[in-house]
Formats: sequence, structure tokens, C-alpha cells
Amino acid sequence: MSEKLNVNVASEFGELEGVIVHTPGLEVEEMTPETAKRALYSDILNLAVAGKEYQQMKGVLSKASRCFEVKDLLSDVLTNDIVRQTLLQEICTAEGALDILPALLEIQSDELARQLIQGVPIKRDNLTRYLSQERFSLAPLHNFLFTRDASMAFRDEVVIGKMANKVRDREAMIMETIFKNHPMLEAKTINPFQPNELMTGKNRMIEGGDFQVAREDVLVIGTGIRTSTEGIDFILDAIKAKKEKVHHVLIQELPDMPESFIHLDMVFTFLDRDACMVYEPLILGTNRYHTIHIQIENGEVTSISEEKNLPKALKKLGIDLKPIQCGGTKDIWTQEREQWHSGANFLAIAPGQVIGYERNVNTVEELNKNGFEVIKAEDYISGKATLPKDGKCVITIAGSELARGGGGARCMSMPFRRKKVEW
Ligand SMILES: NC(=O)NCCC[C@H](N)C(=O)O
Repeated sequence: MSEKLNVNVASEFGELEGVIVHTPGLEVEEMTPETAKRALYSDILNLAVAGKEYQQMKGVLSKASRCFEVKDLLSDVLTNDIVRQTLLQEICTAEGALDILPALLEIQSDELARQLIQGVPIKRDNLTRYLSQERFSLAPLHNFLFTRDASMAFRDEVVIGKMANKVRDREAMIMETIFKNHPMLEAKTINPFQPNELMTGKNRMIEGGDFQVAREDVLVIGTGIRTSTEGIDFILDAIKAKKEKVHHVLIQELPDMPESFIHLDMVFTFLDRDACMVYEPLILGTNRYHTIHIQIENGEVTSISEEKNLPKALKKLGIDLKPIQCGGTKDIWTQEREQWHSGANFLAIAPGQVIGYERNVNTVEELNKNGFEVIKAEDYISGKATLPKDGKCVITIAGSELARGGGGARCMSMPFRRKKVEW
């Protein structure tokens, strides 16, 4: 494996060149109605249906870009004994499972990668474990199909997620291990979690669904139940340390409820140089959620100010976006219904070429009214349809079951390399 792919993301919509995904496996079914909440799901999924839907997502990404599975990358790095020992030690210590470490060390890399994602079944070989209600010593990573959240690329760096919920911590450990050690990837990693500063860093949380790269010098970050102000302060410090001329960070506060507002990308995504998708009531409407602009110059915060809303703040920075409304413009109930099923969550594979759920028909129709040709994923994959050359389009994927996991196309992808955008 001599080819090297360096991390480089300086926008949300430059042509996609490298993306990491995870095809959902048995881990998404390892929950009951009672444990679904703990797994961060609002419903339980059927893998046969979700898996079929996911093939459309992966089919589109594989045709448009280099597309890698977490499981394969993880299996590759686990062949290195030092990497394997370090990762397993970290996971088992964090999850109180040091007793199974020796056995895990012996497992062949492919199978170990599978178990680290799908869960390590509990061995009922003592009274405590015999009586335990748990089925796993290391729980399945129910949410790994949402590869967006545990790591995020910005320029040539990868920020490792500091997850808000313990059930997702292992995802971040795995992504950090991959980015640090995979021979094909070239990346600098920065990690908000530093075990030796447990007290000062304890409120630091940052997840990729909240982290959006508008331009080389502009980040847009959501703060709410998944990304804390301390998490964003960590990013500010990292930017300050670069001591570059000017950087802007726009911050959008998010409500805690309903759970479909967990991340900024559930209410706001970039579609092109000149268009964005918004859940209107939260992004444009009159509300009490702050939009804040922080400017950093030569390593210092030089101003912090309130803005009216994200599109207006971006416009001041020379990024003039037409907001297109999730759910269409007619009816708030339709907007709410489609936002709930990740109707605002689009992934751009190139400027103006985006992937989203076909189930959100009013949102797709609204995009179409705004000049986006609608192309079914299966037609694009089979070659029956081609993407317009330099034109806008929305590629629609099936997502009746996937949407129950709480995310859409942006959530289900971790772009680590995009072409430079000509502004
Ligand atoms: N970026 C995203 O919005 N990701 C969706 C994550 C859904 C997952 N069930 C979670 O609650 O973490």
C-alpha cells in the first residue's frame, strides 16, 4: 500500500475525493425498545432494510469518490502489534473491561475489527457475569454508521470527536487510531480529550455533526447537547496556535429538544457556493438562540459579536447563500416532519451536487424548484442517469429505515479530502 492520501478539507462542498463510511452491521439490531434510548436511537431498526438502503448511499459515494470502510481501515492498523496493544488497552481501560484484554490481543485483525464494532459478547464464566443483564463486555457501536461524528477534517488536520455520550467514545478512539497509523492516510490529529487534564477538560465535547467548514478561514459550529462551549473553545485555541492572519468561527446555539436538533447539520447544511439548506424556524426565524461571530487574528481573539442568523453572518464574510427550506415553504408541520427525518441533512459530493433522503418529498421538491435536478441514486449507480456537468442536482437515496437511527447523508459520511473550491 504505497499510495498516500493526505487529509484536506477546506469546504463542505468541494468535489469529494476521499470519504470514510461504515456499512451498518449487526450492531444496529443489538437493542430492544427499552435499550434504544441508551443506544441513542428513537426507534429500533431492521438491518435487512437499513442495509439495502445504505447500499444506495455507499453506491453513490463509491462512484463519485474514493470510499473506505472503517472496518477495513481498522483491520489494517490492527495488524501492527503496538497499535493493537495501545488501542485495546485504551478501550478496555475506558470501558472497565481489562479482564478481556489478553483474549482480545489474540484475535485475528479482521475478526477483532468486527468485534470492536459489533460488540464483544460477555463470557458468563463467573457469578456476576452469569447474572448480568448485559450481553456484551464491550457494547456494540450502534451509531458507527454515522461516521461524521467521531472525527472531523479541517484543512490538513483531523479533530478527534469528544463524544457527549459514553456509548460513542470508542468510535473516537478507533478513528484516532486509524488517522494516526494507517499507512495510506496522512493527517495531523488533534484531540480535545487529554487524560492528564481531566478536570479542566471535563466539559469539553465536540461532535462532527456540529462542525462545518465553510471556507479555509471560516468554520461554522453548532453548540447544544453534543458540542459544548468548552469544546468550541478548544477549537479556538487550536486556531489561535496557528497564528494566521484572520480566522472566523460562527457559532449557532441549538435547542436541546427535540432530539432531531442534536447537531447543527440537522438544521443547516451547505449545498453550494451560493445555497444552503435550512430548517427555517430555527435558522432564520425569530428565536432566542444566539448566532455568534468570533474573529481571530494573529493568534488573538479580536472580536466576539452577535449576528442576526447564519446566512447573514456568512454573507458579511463574502459567502452569500440562498437558504432553501427543509419541508418547503407552505406548512410548518411539513417542515417539522421532514426535519425530524433528517430532511435538512445533505451531503455535497461537489458544488451544488448533494445527497439526501428521497422520503422527504417536500424538501426535494423545494430543491427542484430552486434548480436542483432530481436524480435517483439507483439510476446514477446503474448509469441510467448522469450528473449534470457543472449543474445542480439532488441524488435521492432510500431512507425509511436509516432515518430512524437519527441521521441522514451528511451524518453517514466522513469526508477527509475534497478538491479546492474556486470561489
Ligand atoms: N451528524 C449527525 O447528526 N449524526 C446523527 C447521529 C445520530 C445518533 N443516533 C446519535 O444520537 O448520536
